Amino acid sequence: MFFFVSLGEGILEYHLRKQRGLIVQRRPFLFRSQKFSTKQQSASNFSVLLEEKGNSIKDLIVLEDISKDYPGDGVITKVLESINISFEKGVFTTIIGPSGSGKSTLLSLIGALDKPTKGNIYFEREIITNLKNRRLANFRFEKIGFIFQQFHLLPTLTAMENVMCPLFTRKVDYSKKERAIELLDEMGLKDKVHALPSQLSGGQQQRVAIARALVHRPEWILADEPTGNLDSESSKIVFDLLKKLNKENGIGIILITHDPNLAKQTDRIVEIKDGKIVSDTLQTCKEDIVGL
Ligand SMILES: Nc1ncnc2c1ncn2[C@@H]1O[C@H](COP(=O)(O)OP(=O)(O)OP(=O)(O)O)[C@@H](O)[C@H]1O
Repeated sequence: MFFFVSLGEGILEYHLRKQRGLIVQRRPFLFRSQKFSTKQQSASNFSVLLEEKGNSIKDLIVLEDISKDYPGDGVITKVLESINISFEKGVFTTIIGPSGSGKSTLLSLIGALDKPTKGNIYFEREIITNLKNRRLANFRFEKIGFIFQQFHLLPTLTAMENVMCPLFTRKVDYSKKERAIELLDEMGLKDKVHALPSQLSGGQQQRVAIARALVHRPEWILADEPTGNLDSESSKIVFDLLKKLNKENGIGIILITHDPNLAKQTDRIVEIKDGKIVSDTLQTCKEDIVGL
């Protein structure tokens, strides 16, 4: 009985999300790493599909044969090697792996904070790898909200001003102040709008950082260990907020965590070791629901 109720809810939720345009792709993860047997294949596969399918693959981030090296003291450190993977909007993905395995490096490439040594990154069909700095900044502003382990709030600004920060130099067609207050309210911080970061707990500061990440209405959130500095209660609040954003607003989330219990609660777990993807597990299969 429980099974059928859950199934019914799942289908209903799927159709609701589809109606709202939150699910756009029938077959997710077309470009997962195991689909490609050679580097050449991966590169040509995506280019061909891009031409064939056009808009229908617009909600993907695709990493095609990505490598990242860091030069230093005459030695080159190979951090990522031949990564082929895609991420779909609306899916909550966690990246796990040992310290130093390349998780943050991968996230910084996805978010165009850094450039790969080799390979292409398609962000919703646009190759971002070669974009110039100004275009990259605009692209990040349009598409991505970042959250980090350190909250990076400006200490002399109030919670509201911190949230408004990304909008200071931008023209938007809504009230920046109202948007910031609305988001702080959503984060359960209505009474902290005028508080300075030093007057907030770690969990509250991270919620301000989440509100700041959302203020420009991004379609993707990239989060690098956002709960790493928090106690278990604050960690749960922050994680639940991210889950809600994913479920209700269809925001694609890619989150790095060392916490297996958090990873287990997400749609997909990608594991990295020594700069390579060693496993890629889909935990909730939306595709199965579609196939019914
Ligand atoms: N700017 C840099 N210059 C040189 N080496 C770097 C640089 N950034 C990262 N590295 C190296 O790349 C490797 C991967 O680092 P990265 O931060 O991506 O790992 P991680 O999996 O996120 O680790 P952690 O879980 O500890 O945060 C490490 O060996 C690190 O020292």
